[in-house]
Amino acid sequence: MINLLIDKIKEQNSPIVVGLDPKVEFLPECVREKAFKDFGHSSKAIGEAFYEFNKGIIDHIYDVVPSVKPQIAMYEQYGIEGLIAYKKTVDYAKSKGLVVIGDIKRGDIASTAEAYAVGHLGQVTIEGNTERGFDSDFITINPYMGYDTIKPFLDVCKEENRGLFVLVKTSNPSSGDFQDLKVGDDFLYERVAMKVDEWGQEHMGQEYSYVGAVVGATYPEVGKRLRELMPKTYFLVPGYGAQGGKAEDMAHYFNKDGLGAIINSSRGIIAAHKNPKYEQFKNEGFAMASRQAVLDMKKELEEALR
Ligand SMILES: O=C(O)c1cc(=O)[nH]c(=O)n1[C@@H]1O[C@H](COP(=O)(O)O)[C@@H](O)[C@H]1O
Repeated sequence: MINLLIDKIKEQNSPIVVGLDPKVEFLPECVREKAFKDFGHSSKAIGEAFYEFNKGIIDHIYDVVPSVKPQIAMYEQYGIEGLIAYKKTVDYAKSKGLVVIGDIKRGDIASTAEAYAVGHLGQVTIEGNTERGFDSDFITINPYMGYDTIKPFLDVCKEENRGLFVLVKTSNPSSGDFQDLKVGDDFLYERVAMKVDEWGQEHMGQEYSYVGAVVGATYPEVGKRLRELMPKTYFLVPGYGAQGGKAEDMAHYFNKDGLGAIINSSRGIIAAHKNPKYEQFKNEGFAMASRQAVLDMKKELEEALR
């Protein structure tokens, strides 16, 4: 999957992930009102609306980005109807050839981690019959509990040819509370980076490992340091746009080969139709607004990485 992701990034010249993090306030009136009319003011209506919204966006971006990242919490808050929308979104994105990064941020003792891994990257066997739960290509995981909790994910990734993005330095304002603590002469995020690099050597693709790292766009100097420490690790870089990450800082996250990072934007793309800049695409044109926002982001990155 890391090879496929890289091939698609090269083919489209687009190191961009669109975050599918729907919220009711991001829904255009046409989608929201239709769902309420058909299903009442219910979680079923929200699930249907989220799926219709995502489907419209996917249809308008699948040829200009390699990947999408649905954030499971946005769906989970609506219970089973939300999770149905999550699953349908993952399946639809894959049917359009997109690489799906399931943003689930899991981590637990090994026996439980194995179940998460099987549910999101692998398959269950029921009396000889196999089924996939959520068919993502990559997932995000939290390494706080150590190697024995990572190993079940690595095992399923090897069997299934899938990958991980492990939190190393996150984009949020308090990420330094723990991640920037000193451990001997190193920062904790540096120690985690060295481990992620080591785990990745267990599962290498052609140029990069299947074990990627989450490195926030909001700390570019840290991005630069981590790039040196983990040359074979792909970076998932969230925090662009809405959280303050800027195009001119993104060069730090890439290797000399022009690869090594994929930049995520969620609200900046999916809620573009609410942005006065894309006013001509409002309401029914919501998905065109997302496409235009992707094309603008692509141009900004091209200029900054030149
Ligand atoms: O793992 C992530 O994707 C993630 C890690 C991180 O450090 N910061 C971060 O914002 N994210 C996710 O990236 C997305 C950012 O959304 P926007 O700020 O709307 O672009 C959300 O889905 C977050 O959950």
